[in-house]
Amino acid sequence: MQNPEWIDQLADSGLVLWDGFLGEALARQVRAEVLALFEAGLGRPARVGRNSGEALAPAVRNDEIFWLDATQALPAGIQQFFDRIEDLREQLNREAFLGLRGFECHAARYQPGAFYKVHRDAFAEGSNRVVSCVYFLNPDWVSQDAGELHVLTPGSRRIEPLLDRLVLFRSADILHEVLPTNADRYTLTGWMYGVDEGRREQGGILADLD
Ligand SMILES: O=C(O)CCC(=O)C(=O)O
Ligand SMILES: [Fe+2]
Repeated sequence: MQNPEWIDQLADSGLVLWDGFLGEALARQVRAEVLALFEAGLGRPARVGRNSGEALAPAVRNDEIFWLDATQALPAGIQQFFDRIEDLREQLNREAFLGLRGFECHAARYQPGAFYKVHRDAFAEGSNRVVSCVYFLNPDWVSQDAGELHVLTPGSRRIEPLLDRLVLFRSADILHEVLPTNADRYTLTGWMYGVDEGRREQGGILADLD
């Protein structure tokens, strides 16, 4: 069977830009649900690092996040987002043998002045994040609002955080940053993860491309 186009793109360039991922009506519903989480005061300053190495680092990132627990009841629109991502994860496992075991996801709010400095979401060795998924929720974005997702590798590219746009990229390969925003900027950001031992042992297209 032919790989769907997006899987080929992820393999070839490391990044897929997918506009109209859920359709406008559902995207607006997801946005309203995410705004409600932050309006309810559930956002917490984002941290960097994992486990015992985790710390606040406002010079690196100063957004607020709320982790979404897929084992609990989620708002209906956000649940549909999770269901669609789950479809993609199953397709990747079927077509590209990535052995992706799950998906972790948080909502994020970048208020004016917020940013996230240049980073990778994973390191090739010892990391379990394989595919990063960023879903943008900003219907009225204009260029003065800034806050683009700036991808530095393989080529420099600024991605506007427009409503219903999904960006998928290989977590260990793509160097990126969130440029300072001038307006409230909302996203769902998540990671498909594999085994803790590191993806090089897993085989599949990502390992083949190194
Ligand atoms: O919001 C974005 O555009 C990307 C966020 C990001 O890079 C991250 O949370 O790791
Ligand atoms: Fe990132």
